[in-house]
Amino acid sequence: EEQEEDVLRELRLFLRNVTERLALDRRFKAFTKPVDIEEVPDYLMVIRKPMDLSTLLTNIDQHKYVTVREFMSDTDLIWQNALEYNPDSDPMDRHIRHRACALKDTVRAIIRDELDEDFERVCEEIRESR
Ligand SMILES: O=C(C1CCC1)N1C[C@@H]2C[C@H]3C[C@@H](O)[C@@H](O)[C@]2(C1)O3
Repeated sequence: EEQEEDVLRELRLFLRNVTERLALDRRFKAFTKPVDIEEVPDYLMVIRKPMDLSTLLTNIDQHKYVTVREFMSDTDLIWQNALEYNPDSDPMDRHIRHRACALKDTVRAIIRDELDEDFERVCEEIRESR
């Protein structure tokens, strides 16, 4: 009903704010756009579910997320994919993995500090009711 749409509108505002803050962080520049398949032809053979910050924003606007948990499944893909595709000891890979871990920690810290658990519980109830 209308109150549910108000809750989901507030969820989208929160998720957009988090995503935009991540996209402004210079450490996360490599995560802002999809990996360029012309530049990395084997990427989709290794990584089955690509994800990036611009795609998160598109998903939010398409009402893909009804809970923060669903949003975090996609933010987890971003850093998990980076760790998986860039496992080597060379400096570039290590640089990417350090930033992937920073992205993981930053998202968790924002959610811990800024998401009210009662709000997420209401979102989960809406998801289960649909
Ligand atoms: O995994 C990634 C992104 C970094 C976090 C997501 N890429 C795979 C390629 C390997 C490495 C060096 C460049 O070839 C560049 O194309 C990529 C992009 O970085």
